Amino acid sequence: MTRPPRRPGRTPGRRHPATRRRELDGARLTAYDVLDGVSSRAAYANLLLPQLLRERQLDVRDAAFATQLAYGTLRAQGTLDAILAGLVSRPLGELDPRVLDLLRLGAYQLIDLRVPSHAAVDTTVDLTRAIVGTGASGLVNAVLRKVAAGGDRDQWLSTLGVAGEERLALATNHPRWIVDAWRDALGGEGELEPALLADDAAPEVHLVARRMGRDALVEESGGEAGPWSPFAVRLHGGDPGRLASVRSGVAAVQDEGSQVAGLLLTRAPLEGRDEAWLDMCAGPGGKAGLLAAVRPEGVRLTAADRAPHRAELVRKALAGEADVEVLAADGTAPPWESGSFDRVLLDAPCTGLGALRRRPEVRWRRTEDDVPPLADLQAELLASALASVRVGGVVAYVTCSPHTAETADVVDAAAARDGVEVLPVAPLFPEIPGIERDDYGQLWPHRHGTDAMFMALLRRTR
Ligand SMILES: C[S@@+](CC[C@H](N)C(=O)[O-])C[C@H]1O[C@@H](n2cnc3c(N)ncnc32)[C@H](O)[C@@H]1O
Repeated sequence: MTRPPRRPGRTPGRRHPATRRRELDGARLTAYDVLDGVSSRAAYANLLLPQLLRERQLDVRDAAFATQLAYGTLRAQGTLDAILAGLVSRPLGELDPRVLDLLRLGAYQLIDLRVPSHAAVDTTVDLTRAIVGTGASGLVNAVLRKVAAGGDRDQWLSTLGVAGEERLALATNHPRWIVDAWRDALGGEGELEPALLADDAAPEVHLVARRMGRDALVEESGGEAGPWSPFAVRLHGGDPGRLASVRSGVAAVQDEGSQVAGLLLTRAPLEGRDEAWLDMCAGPGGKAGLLAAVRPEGVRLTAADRAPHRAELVRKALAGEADVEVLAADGTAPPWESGSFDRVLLDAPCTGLGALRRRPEVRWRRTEDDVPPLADLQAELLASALASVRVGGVVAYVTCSPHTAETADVVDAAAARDGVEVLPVAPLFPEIPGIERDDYGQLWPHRHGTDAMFMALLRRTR
């Protein structure tokens, strides 16, 4: 019978495990705990890390180092595993998952941060001894010494003998299938490397001034006005949670690309009635919050989400707004009458391949097999969005993925049906260069400093 791996805190030893954990390097232990949460409980690093930083009250320097270690190790997992696989006699999947996470954490420091090998190896061996036990620390010590001897990432990529797109994938921390998807969406090799590099860089925090002037938010935050959305402020550092306007909800954290995608709905030309808007997949309420703030007087906003807990988050995001209705409703079987709305935003559930900068582990969790069922759901939701809008009304279709199967293919198929007309996106955003993707819109991290948001605009003509 195989024994389940021992969990932290159950390791026998002379000192109590909690004492041993207290003696460890706080930043590295916190980074390890994030890796462990991601691999053993499918936690999201962008939620778990801030929680641990708050609980442990690391000072600013240690918090920054823990963040760099956790996010960097998660992003680099594909490359780290390619290196480690050649240095461990068993398949990596057969290692105690805690040991694998510790090896990744140590190897990342060696190949990417160039932490002196004695510091990277010794601290990881200490962590291993405290978390897993003395037996495993010998293996970690031996493997990490070999990683250190192999040099930095470039030297390792040469040693691995990878070339072409395989090398690009490992150099930019993307799985191969995502490299292929980005190449396809970009229409070729030209911008592929800068796009993938920008997609791997830590993003700036963007704020949206929802119910306050942008200038006041610039002043309060010390940030800079965003170039594309009239409501955006870009922060170059600092914790947005400290800002009074974010705490009170008159401003919020929102990628500038998401703001542009929400604003697309408001820019579409419309003849006749314009008083009922629908955000069909609204949770957690980022775009609904912006739409509620910018809609003309007299417009009623309905915001729906299939998941009741997400609808609850929308309710919170819209607290204090008049003339809004929040529904827990499935957009594919909606409770509203067909033709009820003048404008519909469909911010469809998607793979999230355009927002990998914020969710470092997602690139390794997602697989190609996730795409077809999502594309089917997107097509079904888009048909329902078109039925929900009145004749002459508009639907904005948005995804935070540039994958062609989730974007242009879905909209092309809907537009091929009678009674649907495509409205070109780029003329509605003359201030944003390089946004056109045929008649659709596409933002890119390397061109626009935003997530890779896709957007299309359709009018129902019959
Ligand atoms: C990309 S997110 C929306 C983000 C949101 N617009 C914002 O800006 O905060 C997609 C949302 O679609 C919801 N969803 C998935 N399937 C749905 C369905 N059949 N009907 C309605 N909502 C659905 C998910 O629960 C998720 O909250």
